[in-house]
Amino acid sequence: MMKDVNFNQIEEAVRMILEAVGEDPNREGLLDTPKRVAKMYAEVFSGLGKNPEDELSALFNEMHEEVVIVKDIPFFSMCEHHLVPFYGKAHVAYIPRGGRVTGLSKLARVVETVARQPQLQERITSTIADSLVNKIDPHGVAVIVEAEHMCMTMRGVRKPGASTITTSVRGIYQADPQARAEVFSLMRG
Ligand SMILES: Nc1nc2c(ncn2[C@@H]2O[C@H](COP(=O)(O)OP(=O)(O)OP(=O)(O)O)[C@@H](O)[C@H]2O)c(=O)[nH]1
Ligand SMILES: [Zn+2]
Repeated sequence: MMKDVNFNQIEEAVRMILEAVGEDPNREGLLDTPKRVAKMYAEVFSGLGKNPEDELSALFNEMHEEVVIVKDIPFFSMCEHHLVPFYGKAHVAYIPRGGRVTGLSKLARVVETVARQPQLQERITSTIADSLVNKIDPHGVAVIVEAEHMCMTMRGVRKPGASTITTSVRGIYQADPQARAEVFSLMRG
């Protein structure tokens, strides 16, 4: 179930912010801005109220019990501390169990749903891994997320180019260091 976004409330809030920073929300260039911002938030937070596990709908009965990796999945999210973007790439790997193979695009859809809400990079990473575990119970899951946080580039500590890497591993990749090293090298290669 998707949550309803209250467009009027966002518009009102944006007008208040513009006023508060000393702008005139009634000047011509800003007249439609609250509306545009409301639309923008509805889009970038469209993952709110959705269960990412529901994205893993397409299941194919295919006996492939070896790793499947979709890498370089681009994503955009909003850091929940500053509400500015962080963005980068997610790499998702899993070893299907019992013939439960999911559609490749569904892995990217999980990333999308998880990213489109106020987030932390760590939580994006672990939620992707847990969604796969809960829905298709694979032998193992490994997720790597690499991102640049605009709250560290355009403001604050101001370190453009600094990138943050987070990982989550489940199942065999948690238990077996060699399997983990192997999948990480495939994912990052
Ligand atoms: N762990 C984690 N931290 C994040 C993420 N996104 C932003 N942050 C950090 O959240 C922290 C918030 O720190 P605060 O001291 O409360 O806020 P602040 O005064 O704006 O901090 P500065 O960014 O250092 O100016 C900062 O260190 C950010 O870099 C994230 O995805 N994961
Ligand atoms: Zn931040």
